[in-house]
Amino acid sequence: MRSGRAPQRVAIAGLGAIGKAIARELDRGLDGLTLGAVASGDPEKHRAFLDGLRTTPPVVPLDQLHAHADLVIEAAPSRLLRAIVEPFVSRGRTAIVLSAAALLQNEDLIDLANLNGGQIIVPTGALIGLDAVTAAAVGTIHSVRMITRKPVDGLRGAPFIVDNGIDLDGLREPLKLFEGTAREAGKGFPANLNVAVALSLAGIGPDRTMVEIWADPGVTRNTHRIEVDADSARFAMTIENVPSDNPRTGLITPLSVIALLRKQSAALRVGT
Ligand SMILES: NC(=O)C1=CN([C@@H]2O[C@H](COP(=O)(O)OP(=O)(O)OC[C@H]3O[C@@H](n4cnc5c(N)ncnc54)[C@H](O)[C@@H]3O)[C@@H](O)[C@H]2O)C=CC1
Ligand SMILES: O=C([O-])CC(=O)C(=O)O
Repeated sequence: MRSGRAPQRVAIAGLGAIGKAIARELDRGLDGLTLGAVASGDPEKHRAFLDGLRTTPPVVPLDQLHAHADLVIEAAPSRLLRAIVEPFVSRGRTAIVLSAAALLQNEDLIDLANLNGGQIIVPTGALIGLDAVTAAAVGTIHSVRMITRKPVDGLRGAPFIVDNGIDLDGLREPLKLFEGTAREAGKGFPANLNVAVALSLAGIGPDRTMVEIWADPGVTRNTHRIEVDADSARFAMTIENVPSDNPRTGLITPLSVIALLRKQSAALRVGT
């Protein structure tokens, strides 16, 4: 650990594809950080995983995490966002939020963090280029567009698909499911399009960031392309995410959080 710094205690809410990978890394040892506690929807299901860690963390209900940690990582179903984030930011602490789409229904949490000296961090997660987007947003961004292509398994169960009775079985050609704003994409695909909302929060907001979503039987990876036109630069970038155990979630997502945690105490920070 860097000299003179007390270790930060980290809590993880949700032990799914993202939470487990981060818990493993914290247990192996991340400079200046300890795993203070975890919360799980089904602690018994995760008993073997938790017992396999070098140091088994306390498993506590969501509303007790704040007693064990300075910082919480929200990696749970999006409906739990408020219950996880509020106890931390209201105490002037930090919440790292993966369910970014749910922030749009809970924007007052940002005001609460502001009022109490807390912070909500939305990591780059499964996306790419948020460093360049935040830099461009210091100047003037004219437009931001994102095109997402996912295998059918990465989209199943999304409210937009269920509500519109869209049948994805037997799809042979790419099908454009949705075209609209990031705000609408977040509502229609809350567990599949957090990246669109993260992009919008980095740039020109959820009502001006435009999104296309395709179900594509020709791809095996969750693929996101962003196109940005600004007064400082024009850029386009594509990321092809290998799905994790959860087909909706790219393997890179927890790595993005681990990289962010490493930056917290690093003597050298690279990137915006
Ligand atoms: N920002 C980004 O780039 C990305 C965000 N996500 C989002 O991150 C969140 C987590 O994703 P995954 O780990 O893939 O989901 P997952 O479904 O694999 O894991 C969620 C976990 O939360 C647990 N859980 C349920 N109720 C709980 C409760 N009351 N207390 C504590 N835990 C509870 C479940 O048991 C499950 O293990 C989701 O909202 C997902 O949409 C996913 C991928 C990328
Ligand atoms: O946006 C999300 O929540 C997840 C995603 O697309 C990916 O993992 O590629």
